[in-house]
Amino acid sequence: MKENRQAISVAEAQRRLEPHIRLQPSECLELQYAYGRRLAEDIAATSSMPHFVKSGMDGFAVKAGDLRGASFENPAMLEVIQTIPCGTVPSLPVHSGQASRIMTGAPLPDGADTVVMFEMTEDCEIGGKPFVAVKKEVEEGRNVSFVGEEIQENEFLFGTGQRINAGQASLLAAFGYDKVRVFKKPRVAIFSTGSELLDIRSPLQPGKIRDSNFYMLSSLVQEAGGEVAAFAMLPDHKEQSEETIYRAADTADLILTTGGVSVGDYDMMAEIFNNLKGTLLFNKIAMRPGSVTTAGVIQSTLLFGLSGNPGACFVGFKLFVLPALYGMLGQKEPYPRTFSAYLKGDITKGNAYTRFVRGKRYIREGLAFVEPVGKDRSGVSVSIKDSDCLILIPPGGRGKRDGELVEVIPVDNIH
Ligand SMILES: Nc1nc2c(c(=O)[nH]1)N[C@H]1C(S)=C(S)[C@@H](COP(=O)(O)OP(=O)(O)OC[C@H]3O[C@@H](n4cnc5c(N)ncnc54)[C@H](O)[C@@H]3O)O[C@H]1N2
Ligand code: MOO
Ligand SMILES: [Mg+2]
Repeated sequence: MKENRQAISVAEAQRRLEPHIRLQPSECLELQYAYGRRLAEDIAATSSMPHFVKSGMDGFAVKAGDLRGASFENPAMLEVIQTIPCGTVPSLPVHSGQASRIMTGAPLPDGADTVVMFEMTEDCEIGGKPFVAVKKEVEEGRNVSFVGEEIQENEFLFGTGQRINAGQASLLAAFGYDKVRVFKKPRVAIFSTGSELLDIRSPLQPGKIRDSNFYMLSSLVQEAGGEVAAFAMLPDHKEQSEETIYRAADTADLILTTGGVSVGDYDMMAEIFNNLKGTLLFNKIAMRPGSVTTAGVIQSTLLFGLSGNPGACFVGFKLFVLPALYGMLGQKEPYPRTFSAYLKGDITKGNAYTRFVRGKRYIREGLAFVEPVGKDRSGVSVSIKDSDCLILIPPGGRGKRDGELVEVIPVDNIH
C-alpha cells in the first residue's frame, strides 16, 4: 500500500543511495575539449614551476651586494654587459660591478641574484660603455622567481574527480598534459509521465500543460556534467511505461522519471516502484517539497522517481540526483554543503518535515543573508528561476524568524 510509506530522513536517503553510485568509465580527451569535465586520473607536476630561475620584472639583473649604500645622490654605477630577452639563455655571467638588461620571464644570468626595475634606474655611459645608475638599495632576491617556488617536480596537483576549471586547465597545459583522462558523461534517460503533458510545440489545450520538467531536468543534468541519452513522454499507462523504463536501463547510466509518484489514482510510477524488479531504496522522505521522491535500482542502474510538481522535482534533483551524478564522476564529497546566513523575513509555517524554502542570498556589510523568494508551493514553477539557494527549516518548532541564523544550500540557478 503506497499510503503506508515509511518516511526517512534526507541523510538516510543519501546513505541508502551511496552503495549504488558507480564510477563512470573513462575516456581520453584533448585538454582543449575537457573544460568542465572531471579527471579520472591523479595528476602530478611533470617539472618544477618555474623550472628555471626567472625575472619577475623588466629591469636589470644584478648582485644585490653591489647596491649596498646606493641612494639618489650616490647611485651604484654598474656596467651593462648584455640584454636577455624572454625565451633565450644568457650568454654571460654577471660579475661584481656588472648588470644585464633582463625582461619579465627571462632566465636570470649566473652570478645575479636580484632584479632592479627599470623605473629605479637611469641609463648612462662611462668611457663609451653602457652603464646603469641604480639609485636605491634592493634586498637580495627581489623580483626573482626561484625554481619550484610555485610547485615542485612530482608534486601532487589534482585527484580523481577534480573538475577541470580555468585554473586546472592552466596547470595541466603548463605541465604538458595535452590529453587528459576524464570520466565519461553519465548518460541519463529522462521520462516525463502524465497524460496531461503536451509536447513543447503543441498549443495549450483545456486540462493539459506543456512538459516543462523535462527541460528543467535536462538543464540540471547538463549542468551536473551528464548528458541526456533518451527522452520520452509517457502517458499514465503502467505496462507500456514500465517496459520503456526497464529498456532504458540497458543503455542509460541513470534514469529519471518525473510525475506519478504520489498516491493519486493514476500515479503509475508509484505502482511501478511498488513492484520493482530490482531494489526499492526509498519512497518517502521527511522533507517538503519532494516528500514522495522515490529511488530504486534496476540492473544496477539507479532510477529516480521525482515528483511531478516542479518545485519538488527541482529539490529532489538537487538533494539526491545531483550527488549521485557527482559521485559517478568521482567527486569525493558529492552531497550538498550548507552555509549559515541571517534570515531576512519570517518563515513561520511549521512542518513535521524538514522544509527547503527557495531563497536568494546576498552579502551585506560582510555578512551573509538569505531571503525567501516567495511563491514557494511545490506546484509553483515561477519562483525556481529566482532562487539561488534553499533555506533549510528544521522540522517541528515554530519555523525561523527574521534575523535568525539558518542553514542554506546553494543551488546556483542564477550565477
Ligand atoms: N492525497 C495526497 N495528494 C498529494 C500528496 C499527498 O501526500 N496526498 N502529495 C502532494 C505532493 S506534496 C506532491 S509533490 C504531489 C506529487 O505528485 P506526483 O509526483 O504524483 O506528480 P503528478 O501527480 O504526476 O503531478 C503533480 C503536478 O505536477 C504536474 N506535472 C507533472 N509532470 C509535469 C511535467 N513534466 N512538467 C510540468 N508539470 C508537471 C502535474 O500536472 C500536476 O499538476 O502530489 C500531491 N498530492
Ligand atoms: O512531496 Mo511534495 O513534493 O512535499 O511538495
Ligand atoms: Mg500525482
